[in-house]
Amino acid sequence: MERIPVLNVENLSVSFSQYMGVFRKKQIQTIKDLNVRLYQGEIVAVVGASGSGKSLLAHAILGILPYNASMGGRISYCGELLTQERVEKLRGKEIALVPQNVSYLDPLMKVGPQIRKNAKDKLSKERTLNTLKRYGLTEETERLYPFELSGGMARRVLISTAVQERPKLVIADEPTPGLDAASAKRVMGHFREIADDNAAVLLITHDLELAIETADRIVVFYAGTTLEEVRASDLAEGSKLYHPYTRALWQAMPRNGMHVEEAKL
Ligand SMILES: Nc1ncnc2c1ncn2[C@@H]1O[C@H](COP(=O)(O)OP(=O)(O)OP(=O)(O)O)[C@@H](O)[C@H]1O
Ligand code: NI
Repeated sequence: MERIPVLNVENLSVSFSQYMGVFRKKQIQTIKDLNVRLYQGEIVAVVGASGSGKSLLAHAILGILPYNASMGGRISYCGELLTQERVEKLRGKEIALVPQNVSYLDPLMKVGPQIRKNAKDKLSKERTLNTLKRYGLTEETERLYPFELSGGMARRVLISTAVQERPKLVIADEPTPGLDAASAKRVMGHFREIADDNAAVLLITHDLELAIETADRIVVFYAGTTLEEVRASDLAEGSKLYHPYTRALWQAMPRNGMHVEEAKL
């Protein structure tokens, strides 16, 4: 029996219409022929340069593309087409985003209510405290406003908010900027736990080293399209890399001597 992927993105394309002058409208294609598949219990990293369309992929899955974007291809969730209507029902529950930017937190809302999406029942409150504890945050964190949090705490609050409802699919868009190596590692450990809890995690990052350490599979993304998919263990050795861009990314990693010149393809 074939396993059904939690998420299956097939031939995704995203383009924007932009006005050139007053009357001429131009279509700019930013993502083309993108394929990603995720199964329960695994972490798949999408690695690519800035501007390659990683966040757009996340937003396409979550049904939050900007109004001037149009999308082609097919996204399915647990074997069924993920329509706009369906994703709106699942978003924030079965499908959760850990956003790229800490500014996604509501600055005027205390952490506790934010994590439980303003639910006031006892169970939700209890769950919030458990989640905080799980991520090494004290009970007092509940009563803090976002501006009172350090960078690392804010990141953990974003993750807490995402996992409160025990999602089956977590999309993490660059969850580690601003964190030191030890904190970044801890955050990655949290994603592994989430995956072990039978969720699928899509980890978006430009940090190949972090991806190798954390993910099961790595999808290399360049100029809006999938270049190659590799097992993290193969990438760690650097042996089975076919595409020159992937090889360049790999060579640019600190442990491989940072041959930056070659990475600037
Ligand atoms: N609303 C928009 N209108 C036109 N172009 C857009 C819009 N939003 C994004 N783009 C373009 O889409 C491309 C991909 O953007 P995206 O944010 O997905 O990149 P990214 O890979 O997440 O980069 P980063 O690593 O910097 O976060 C960019 O070149 C950007 O200019
Ligand atoms: Ni991005």
